[in-house]
Amino acid sequence: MASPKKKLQGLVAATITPMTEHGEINFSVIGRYVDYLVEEQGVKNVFVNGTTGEGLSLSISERCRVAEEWVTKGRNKLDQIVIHVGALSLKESQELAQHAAEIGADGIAVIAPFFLKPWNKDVLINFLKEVAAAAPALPFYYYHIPALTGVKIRAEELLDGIQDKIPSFQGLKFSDTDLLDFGQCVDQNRPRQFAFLFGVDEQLLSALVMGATGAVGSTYNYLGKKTKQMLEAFERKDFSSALNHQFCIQRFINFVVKLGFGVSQTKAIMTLVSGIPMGPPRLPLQKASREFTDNAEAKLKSLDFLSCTDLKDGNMDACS
Ligand SMILES: CC(=O)N[C@@H]([C@@H](O)[C@H](O)[C@H](O)CO)[C@@H](O)CC(=O)C(=O)O
Repeated sequence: MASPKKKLQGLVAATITPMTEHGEINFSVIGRYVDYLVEEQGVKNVFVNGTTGEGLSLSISERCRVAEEWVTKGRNKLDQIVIHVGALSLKESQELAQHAAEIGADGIAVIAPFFLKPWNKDVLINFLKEVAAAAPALPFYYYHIPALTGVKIRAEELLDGIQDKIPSFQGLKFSDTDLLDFGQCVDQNRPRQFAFLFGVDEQLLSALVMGATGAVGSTYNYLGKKTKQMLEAFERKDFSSALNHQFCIQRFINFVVKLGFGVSQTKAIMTLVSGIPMGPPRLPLQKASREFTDNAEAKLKSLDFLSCTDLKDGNMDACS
């Protein structure tokens, strides 16, 4: 059975894949990105090549190179680097899993294949099992994101007996708003010490109450410090402060969701806040508009998430 250095917990940034204006991956800024997460946001775990990282829009060799860069630049700085290796082709997924093991990643995660879909739990488990077997020493996480994969098999159902089939199974990344399903995953697996990583940032506090052991999300790239305050308040049972923090985070997310929020907008916000050029997304996504970035900036400032002194040279690239 895979034994992680330690359980994956706390905040995990779903990393962005920086790109040049010409749509090539901008590997040169990943070192700076690692330092920013650790030093400015206090986030020491990353989830690479997932939704936010446009993993499914990258070629296999690009995904390998991005994973390598994170592992190299994150060495002795980050606690855990989990690589998302899900793909439509089992062979490609296995190749990515093997590669993650070879480069010394700390874990792998896999979404359900979403074109020719598994139609029940057993079929999905069979697919995941074959991927996990390609890197048996690496902790394995199932990435549940039904709104994007269209695979609606309940996580609770999937987890039932999963370790008998996948001995390296270590946890669940749950990117869905069904707190009944999430709560039952926790409740029915209490003795098993799985990591329960919640993936809907605006609802994290509710998931903490349900037993989430950590969270993977896009906003922890730039709201990591703020979200940590909520985690700390929750930890010391100061629920009123925790709720205030969650409401404050919700005010921002609610605002950007109404403007239209996704990976493109995450890239623009992160460029603005960190000063690291994240570039445009890859097609079929479209670059966030200047109007979006201006509005997001004003909202960040009004919520005290960003002061003028935080704006570093080059941040305005996000607005061009
Ligand atoms: C659909 C989506 O992108 N969800 C985000 C959230 O962090 C999301 O951006 C946030 O909750 C705001 O809605 C993450 O769950 C995605 C994620 O972890 C990933 O990039 O793999």
